[in-house]
Amino acid sequence: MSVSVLGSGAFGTSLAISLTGNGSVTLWSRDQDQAHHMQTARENTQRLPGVALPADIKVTSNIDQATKADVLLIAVPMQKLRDALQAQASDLAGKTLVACCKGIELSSGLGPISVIQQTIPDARPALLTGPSFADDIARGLPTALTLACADDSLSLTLQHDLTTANLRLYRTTDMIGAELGGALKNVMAIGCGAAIGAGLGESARAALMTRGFAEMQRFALMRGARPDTLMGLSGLGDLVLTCSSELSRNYRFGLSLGRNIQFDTHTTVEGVATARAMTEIATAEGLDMPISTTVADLSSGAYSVTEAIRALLNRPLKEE
Ligand SMILES: NC(=O)C1=CN([C@@H]2O[C@H](COP(=O)(O)OP(=O)(O)OC[C@H]3O[C@@H](n4cnc5c(N)ncnc54)[C@H](O)[C@@H]3O)[C@@H](O)[C@H]2O)C=CC1
Ligand SMILES: O=C(CO)COP(=O)(O)O
Repeated sequence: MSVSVLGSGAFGTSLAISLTGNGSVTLWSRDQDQAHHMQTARENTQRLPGVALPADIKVTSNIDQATKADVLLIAVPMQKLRDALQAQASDLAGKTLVACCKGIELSSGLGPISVIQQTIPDARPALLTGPSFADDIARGLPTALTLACADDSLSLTLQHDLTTANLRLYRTTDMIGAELGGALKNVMAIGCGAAIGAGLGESARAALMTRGFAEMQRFALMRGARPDTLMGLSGLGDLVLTCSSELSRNYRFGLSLGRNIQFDTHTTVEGVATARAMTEIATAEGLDMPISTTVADLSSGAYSVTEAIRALLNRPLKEE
């Protein structure tokens, strides 16, 4: 089996490192200078510093070379996915494309699988998602992920080809549920970070995680997800990880909101755009999503943390 990872950020690089024992692995960067630097330094100093790239990984900025592989993992931020696919559309036609991003596209309200289906209609799409920090994967720490794919036979092949000694893949055919769990947990992580950053305490975080999970389920079921998918790695599992660790960029962004300090604008924080997308869809569908709406307002600067908490606590009392 040969795999190429398109997108040499933290996650793409960590997956390439993890997959090296499974066959031929190519890591593609759109940036020729970055590819050259990684090839010679054997490290992604920009996005995954401190972890060596195994000698077997081929690093390239040549897309023709990268797209020769049997399986292509697409590891770019959600809001860049459509551009990335369109730019290479002819090379990607008919390929097995495994999206590795978490989010809802702001311009369309779609998740990664639907964006692949729209841009490369004859591709064979799948999604890799679940609780996993790039750093943990790259260091070979044990990690379990969900592989979502509607085609059973392709799913079995991918599960086999992408499982490694420390990366254990579970299959599901529920692509909607898997992509929404991964997208929506980032929104809740921003909210939890903001609560902790503002000194509101662990009880407030537990309340936000639980009520946030209720919103995730409501939203995902409305879009056709299966309830059990949300209870699995791609939903609850990733919610727990991301809302409770400072390794999460979404959580750290929330912390900075709570502490009222600047956050590096070059850092990928998927939950910001997804909170807006989610809020727009929920409003159109008449769905009650108070935490997501509040996170969207907090992230855009429309609300302070104090105003956000007051608004959430003053909502009408109801059954759980
Ligand atoms: N970092 C992590 O621990 C994890 C990240 N993810 C997901 O993986 C996705 C990517 O995240 P990271 O790799 O962490 O982000 P990152 O910010 O480290 O890297 C993003 C990469 O995408 C590339 N890129 C951006 N636009 C592009 C385009 N149009 N064409 C080609 N390449 C493009 C950038 O050059 C950069 O190398 C996100 O959706 C994230 O939620 C999922 C699990 C874990
Ligand atoms: O998705 C992740 C963990 O599963 C990574 O989270 P962040 O994007 O918040 O860093």
